[in-house]
Parts: sequence; structure tokens; C-alpha cells
Amino acid sequence: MSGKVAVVTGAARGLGRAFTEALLKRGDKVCFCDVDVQQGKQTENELKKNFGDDNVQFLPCDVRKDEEFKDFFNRVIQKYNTVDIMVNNAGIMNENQWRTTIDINLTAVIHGSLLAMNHMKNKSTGGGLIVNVSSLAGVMPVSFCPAYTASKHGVIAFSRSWALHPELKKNRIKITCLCPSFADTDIIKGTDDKVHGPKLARMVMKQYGLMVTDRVTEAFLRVLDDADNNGKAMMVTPKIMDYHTFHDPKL
Ligand SMILES: NC(=O)c1ccc[n+]([C@@H]2O[C@H](COP(=O)([O-])OP(=O)(O)OC[C@H]3O[C@@H](n4cnc5c(N)ncnc54)[C@H](O)[C@@H]3O)[C@@H](O)[C@H]2O)c1
Ligand SMILES: CCCCC/C=C\C=C\[C@H](O)C/C=C\C/C=C\CCCC(=O)O
Repeated sequence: MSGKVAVVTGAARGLGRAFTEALLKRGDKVCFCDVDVQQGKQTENELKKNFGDDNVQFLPCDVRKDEEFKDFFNRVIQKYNTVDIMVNNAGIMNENQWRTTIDINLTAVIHGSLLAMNHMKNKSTGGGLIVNVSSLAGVMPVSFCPAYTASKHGVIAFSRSWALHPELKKNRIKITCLCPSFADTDIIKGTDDKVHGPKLARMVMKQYGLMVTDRVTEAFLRVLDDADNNGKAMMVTPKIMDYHTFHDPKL
């Protein structure tokens, strides 16, 4: 039994919900947020039935809103006294709303990581893990969703840069990324046909295959269990489950 306290953003459904369930199964306590309050409450009820009232809590929060996000994070600390694992998962894909895409997929991931770092370095027990959900689109170009792809590249660049910081090492804080290819969640359904070129997107998706969420959860748990995950990006596709090799210039 792990017995840690975890935060998962955007976990009313999809991968966030799957990560929440996986953490609860390990014996962690999880506080999750979402902008979709109705779905969040429904998920909370279902999870409480399976994992116990005290172990899981939903709080409404739009991670784009700085004060709301800060308040959500503080309320988790008030309830559980600590945060050991922060999963910045909330994300959208909508090339028509490219600013909002950057706000949620990148800016809020930066904010969530900083909230977690500030807490983790000040807590008496010290240490913690931040898992930032990027995408396979974080390590390669994707023609039908350039803004989404930029946001996911940004998540990896931010996480790898902080991972090098001596202050994180001193405080035993690790920061790592998860990079799934297509997985069967609602994000796949909610795309705007005009911008993405649905034919191309569907063709690419057919070529890559669609993973069940359990496969992504397996990769998530592998990252959690790996002591050597700092600054890494775990790719998960129907065929691959391995860290990406970065070719940084040797100056
Ligand atoms: N499903 C895939 O194919 C896939 C592949 C790679 C990466 N990802 C990433 O995984 C993450 C989860 O996506 P998913 O596939 O579960 O999609 P999803 O649409 O099923 O879930 C996303 C969740 O985030 C919530 N959310 C959106 N905006 C929010 C906000 N401003 N504040 C709080 N919550 C918000 C949504 O309400 C939803 O519950 C995203 O970051 C996505 O980019 C998904
Ligand atoms: C039919 C619409 C599909 C839209 C897909 C929606 C969301 C997907 C989000 C994932 O994060 C994307 C994951 C991986 C994309 C990576 C590679 C695609 C390769 C593109 C190419 O080969 O041109």
C-alpha cells in the first residue's frame, strides 16, 4: 500500500479518472478537480463507493483561473495536510481556440507544477513527484493540430528544464512527463472538423491505433514506480512503452 496523497487535474473522466482509480487502487488518497462539475460529482460518488468516502474528493476548479487553482491546491493541503504526487492532466484539443489550448495545456501545467514545487520544498517530510501529461505530440510534429503540439512540446521543455535544477534535487522533488499516442477518451470525439482536417486525423489515428485507457495507466504506474524518472518523457503507444531519447546538442 502506497499511502501517499495525490492531486489529479481534469479527472472527471478520461485519462485523469483512470489515473485517479489507479492511485486509489495502490492505496493513495486522491483529490481531483475538473471544470465539469456535474461529471466531477458523479465520478466522485462512484469512486467513493468503491474506495471509501475519506480517500477521494472532487473539488470544482478551472485550472485556467489562477486564484481558483491556488485555492483548490490549498484546500487539498487543508484536507490531507500534504501533497506527495501532483498530476497535471487537464487538457483540450481545439485549434480554433488556440489561446485557450495554450492556457490549459501549458500555462496551467506550469502553474500546477509551481504550486506543487513550492509546497513540496517547504513540507517537513520533503520530496514529491510531479507528473505532467504531455503527448506523443510533445516529441514530434503533428500537422493537424499545431497549437496542441506546441503546448505539449512546451510541457516537456518546462519539465525537463526544472528537472535539472539543483533546488529540486536538494528537496527530493522529481518532475516527469507522460506521452501517450491516441487513447480512447472523449478528447478524440470533441475535435473541430474544420481546423483539424478530420480525414487526415482519422487516417493518422487508424494508422497509429487507439489504445484503451488501461494501457496508458500501465505506463503511468511504471513512471510512478521508477526511481529514475526525473526529467524523462515516457512514451506510450500500442507498440511502445519506453522513455523518449532526447538528442540535446553537445556544446
Ligand atoms: N486521449 C488521448 O488520445 C490523449 C493522448 C495524449 C495525451 N492526452 C492528454 O491527456 C490529458 C487528458 O485527456 P483525455 O484524453 O482524458 O481527455 P478528456 O477530454 O476525456 O478529459 C479531459 C478532462 O479535462 C477537463 N478539463 C478541460 N479543461 C479544464 C480546465 N480548464 N480546468 C479543469 N479541467 C479541465 C475536462 O472537463 C475533462 O474532464 C490531456 O492533457 C490530453 O491532452 C490525451
Ligand atoms: C479524428 C480526430 C482525432 C483528433 C485527436 C484528438 C486528440 C489526440 C490527442 C493526442 O494527444 C494526440 C496523440 C498523438 C499524436 C501523435 C502523433 C500523430 C502523428 C501525426 C503524423 O504522423 O502526421
